Amino acid sequence: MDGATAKPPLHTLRPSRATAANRLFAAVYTCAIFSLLYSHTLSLLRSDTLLSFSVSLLFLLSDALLGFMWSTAQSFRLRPVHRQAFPENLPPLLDFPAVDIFVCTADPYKEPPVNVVNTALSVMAYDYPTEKVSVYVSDDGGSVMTLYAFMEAAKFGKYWLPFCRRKKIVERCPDAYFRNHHTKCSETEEIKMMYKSMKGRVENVVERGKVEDEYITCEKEREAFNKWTEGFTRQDHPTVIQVLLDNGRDKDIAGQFMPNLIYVSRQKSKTSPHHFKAGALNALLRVSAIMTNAPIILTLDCDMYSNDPQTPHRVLCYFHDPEIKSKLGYIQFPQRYHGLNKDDIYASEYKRLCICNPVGMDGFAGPSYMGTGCFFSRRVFFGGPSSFVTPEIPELSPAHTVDKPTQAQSVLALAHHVADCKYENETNWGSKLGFRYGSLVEDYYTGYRLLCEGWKSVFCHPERPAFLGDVPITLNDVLSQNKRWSVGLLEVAFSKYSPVTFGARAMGPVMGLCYAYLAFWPIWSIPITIYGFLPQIALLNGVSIFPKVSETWFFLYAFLFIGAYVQDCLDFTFAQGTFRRWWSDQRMWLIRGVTSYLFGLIEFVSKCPGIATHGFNVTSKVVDDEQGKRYDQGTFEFGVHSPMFVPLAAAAIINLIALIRGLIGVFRGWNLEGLFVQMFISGFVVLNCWPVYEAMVLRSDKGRMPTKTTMVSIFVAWALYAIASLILKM
Ligand SMILES: O=c1ccn([C@@H]2O[C@H](COP(=O)(O)OP(=O)(O)O[C@H]3O[C@H](CO)[C@@H](O)[C@H](O)[C@H]3O)[C@@H](O)[C@H]2O)c(=O)[nH]1
Ligand SMILES: [Mn+2]
Repeated sequence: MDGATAKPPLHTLRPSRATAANRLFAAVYTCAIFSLLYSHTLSLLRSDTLLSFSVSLLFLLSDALLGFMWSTAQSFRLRPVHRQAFPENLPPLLDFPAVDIFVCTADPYKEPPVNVVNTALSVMAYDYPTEKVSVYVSDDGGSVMTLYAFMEAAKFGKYWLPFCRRKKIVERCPDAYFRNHHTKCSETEEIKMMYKSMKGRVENVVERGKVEDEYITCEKEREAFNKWTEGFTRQDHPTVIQVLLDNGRDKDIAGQFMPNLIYVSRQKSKTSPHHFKAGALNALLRVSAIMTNAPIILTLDCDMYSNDPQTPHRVLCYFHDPEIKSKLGYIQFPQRYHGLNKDDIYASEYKRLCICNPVGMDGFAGPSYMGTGCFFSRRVFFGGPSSFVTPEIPELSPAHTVDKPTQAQSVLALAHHVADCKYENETNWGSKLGFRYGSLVEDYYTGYRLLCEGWKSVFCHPERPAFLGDVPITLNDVLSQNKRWSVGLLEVAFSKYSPVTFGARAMGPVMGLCYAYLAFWPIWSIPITIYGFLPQIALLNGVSIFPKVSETWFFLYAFLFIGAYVQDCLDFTFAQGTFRRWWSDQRMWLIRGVTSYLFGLIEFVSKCPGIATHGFNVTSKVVDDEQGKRYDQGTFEFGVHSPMFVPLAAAAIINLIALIRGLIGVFRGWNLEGLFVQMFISGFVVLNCWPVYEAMVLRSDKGRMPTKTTMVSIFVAWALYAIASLILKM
């Protein structure tokens, strides 16, 4: 290539240096796994009692599942790549494509409207031609409070946007900006006051549960609020579409046009399924098609605000590249979070899911869609790159140009029509068009189906996080969220689109395995639960079930354990994690194993025939002051009784007692050699369960383990022990 005429690159791709080492280790480790399975099979065949047969069978099952999950995880290590984008190399006279931004919210009490507004403002203030930006808010909560909040945001935005532009502010989410910057500049003070007073009004309205007369400033607003008539409920109401800012009409205080800001609450009726977030996004896809039909779409959760106004430029580095553009379906940014405590006790960072795995998939077809922080080409929602699926009406087609103003009568009428709850009946929406239905993790499932259709995706992971979101701060919220994901993932794993069959055929075996890693995520619960109880109960009875320290098989166990843990730790720390955060991460993996994965699996299996559908329990983003304080200090928050805490607490109790019993036994002459592995496992679990013991006995704050949960757990632990002892004595 001629250096002088070569254009500077828009983006580069560098294979990770760890690739060769990863592959070598994978080969060795595979042999080790097969040897272990071989040894289990041998002891299964040689077992002479029912007891030893059952134990061998359980170990064979656990280790086979662990081996399977391990093999799926290797797919991410075969060809990890790191990308870099160079927005500064974009052509100076670029014709910027329009962008439609979707912000989803579903519950004004769990997702405070003032936070949703902050997210919207942060993207309205992108460094991007404002006439090309449209922000659509989907309100599945159908709440007048949210609409009110956005009316206020529209007014405040007229000050905020020019302020950000003039001061070249990078943090364009007002709340984050005022939280992190303290200046004495009078202009900043003034706008801060304005923000505070808006926030106060919105919070007042939420507290009172309705918009009082004093807050309504004009006839147009009153008209909008009048749509909330007597029978208007969250589950049953007509469509509300309100254009709050019109980029052809409304200007900010500096005289520049504002971006579009459009509030949409799709029609709901108790008799029509609404498909949760996927349904909301499809309604927005259609409404936006009628009103603006931008070729690029950004989807955001209501808590994921923009942390970098240059993000759309980064995205254009890929969408603008003629070499990849025809097949490029979406560009995913990692989910990053603000407000994590130092050691990230709940491992909410999900470093593996959000960063390591996408980097691994990017070397093949590309990362999965993570629900938020993702820029799509609108075209992906209408069939594969070379097989267009025509929507029912021509106005919805991605090629259609909108030639009427957003507020034209005919445009509004059609927009209302496509937001109708019966609109999707007998159409391809949710199956071949738009976001896909059928799983509670609509993001994972939709991305998966798109890649199966032949689209490619890109993982864009800049140094400065492009978006920042909230994390749940109580253990119960964390585990409930995780349980929802577990159910949703299993819905994909055991469907006709399972990644191990359909996925592997459509995208090749490696991508199939990548997707299988997540789809089968909850089955970690089986080996974790078995290893969390079986060796300990045997230990309590003085029965040895692992090889002696002097036997060769012992070294195999040692290698498998240390190998997996060291590799995991290295992966984590190489991805800019600290050792203590890694410790939290592996601890949460164990905790999830006996709680959310297990309950998700049970819930999925027990409802399998598919009559009752599983609900989408929205994660709370409200922070109680005391809980927030405890979270910041790194204390686990139990607080409420939850059935999920029971197996966790029971495991903690059994492991502690088993360890103590083992130690006493060894002093009294038990054979340490034969019991060492069991004692080691108990000791390891005890170390991990420290916060559980604290919560049960040492703490007195409101976040401690409720006495009821402790009692139930003691009973369960005792019952398990009693049953096992009976069996052993038979
Ligand atoms: O009926 C619904 C339910 C939820 N949401 C919105 O979906 C988003 C995600 O909900 P949240 O409760 O925050 O779920 P999380 O588990 O935190 O979200 C992760 O997992 C979801 C799938 O389970 C993905 O949709 C999200 O993008 C991903 O961040 C929020 O903006 C909600 O307002 C709706 O619009 N309608
Ligand atoms: Mn969330």
